Amino acid sequence: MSGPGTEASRHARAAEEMLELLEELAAFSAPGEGITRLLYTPEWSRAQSFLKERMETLGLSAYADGVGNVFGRLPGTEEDGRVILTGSHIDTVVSGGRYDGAYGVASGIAALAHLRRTYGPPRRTLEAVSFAEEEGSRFPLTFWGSGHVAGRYAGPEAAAVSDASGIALKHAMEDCGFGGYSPGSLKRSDIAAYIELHIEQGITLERTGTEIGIVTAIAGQRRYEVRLTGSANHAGTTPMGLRRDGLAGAAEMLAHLEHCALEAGDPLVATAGRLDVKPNTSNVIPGEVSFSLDIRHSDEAELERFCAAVAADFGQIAARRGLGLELIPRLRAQPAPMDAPLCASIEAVCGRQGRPSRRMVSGAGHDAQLLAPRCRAAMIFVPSRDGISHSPLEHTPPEELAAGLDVLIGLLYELAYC
Ligand SMILES: NC(=O)NC(NC(N)=O)C(=O)[O-]
Ligand SMILES: [Zn+2]
Ligand SMILES: [Zn+2]
Repeated sequence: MSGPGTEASRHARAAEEMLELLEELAAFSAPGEGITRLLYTPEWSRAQSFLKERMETLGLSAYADGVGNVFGRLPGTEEDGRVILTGSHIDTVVSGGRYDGAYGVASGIAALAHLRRTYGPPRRTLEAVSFAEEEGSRFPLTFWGSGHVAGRYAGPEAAAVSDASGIALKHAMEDCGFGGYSPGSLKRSDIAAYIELHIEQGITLERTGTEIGIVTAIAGQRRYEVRLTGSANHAGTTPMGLRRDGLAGAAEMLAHLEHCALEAGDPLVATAGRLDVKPNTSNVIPGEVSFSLDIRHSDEAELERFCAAVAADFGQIAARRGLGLELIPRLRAQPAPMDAPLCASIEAVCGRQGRPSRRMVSGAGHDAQLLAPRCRAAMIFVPSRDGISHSPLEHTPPEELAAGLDVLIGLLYELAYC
């Protein structure tokens, strides 16, 4: 028998390439703890250029699209215009780790290089991708890369949002040499399948001693910015009964949110991760407060019901306190089931390679979620040590990273060569 499923040891060179790419990518970071590679920053730009060059060196034909997604193409011999795409995102959260996103990008490139070297051109076209942005860490939009490919964004959104220092997304993008595209033109209808390899970012695989997670669905997400307007006034001269205190209002809302989320129970999760207080000084009643909301559930109807109830309750709290309230939607990502036949194929590859696997739901959002309504999509997870991610402590041992790459190679071989 031949083929990658039975010859995992053949992938040693690919694993080395993947680990080397991860090491090299880690150098593209803003100063500070861990890895910080935010969209359209110099370190982001250099990382994408580096990947593009490396793709070329490894025999892929590389190109970038209008928002800076970078692709490496391995054309198929039976060119039918359809593409099997694999990869993940290049951006990180602030002070993130080395693996979230970067692992899927490095593995996609190493897998295609390996397949080309070992088997020559595939029957069906393969592409590796490094998506521009997924995390929503610099601008209040998420999935900026895959969102364009999936037709979720068309372009004009870039003029409407700015980063914390007031730089418009549109200008940041243009400064990096991107953005000159007509609205909607980056949407791709040629993608037949999208496979994303990623760290689990949870503790399930480690706890159960499982090498490979097969994602059956990705939870839905809603993100909002909540803005409260009260009145700033003197902390010593304003009686308690006459105050319109934005921060006291926010505190009541957040305590209520936590109570409701606990009552709703798993898998509902609700988080307010960012709080801005103005003027943020000890002897002034806070007149303007804003905070972020991130609410998730794997069932769309439950998610919708919870968000509507929270919005109504926030309205009542604001009205009682005489506060102005704005609830600005920032993200609406539906729960995304992964392709069942692809899940079965991944399971079969794991079986052939003798790797324990289990099916699981992802609470974290992924580019695959955006692609899933457009094409067959699947995700392969490897363990995250102590379940930690979005942290400099993010870690997966090399042999576990290599195991995920083996499975990816096995699946791509089946999809593109058989
Ligand atoms: N895999 C992730 O860390 N994704 C994160 N980012 C998005 N956009 O979902 C998240 O918050 O879950
Ligand atoms: Zn992440
Ligand atoms: Zn990620």
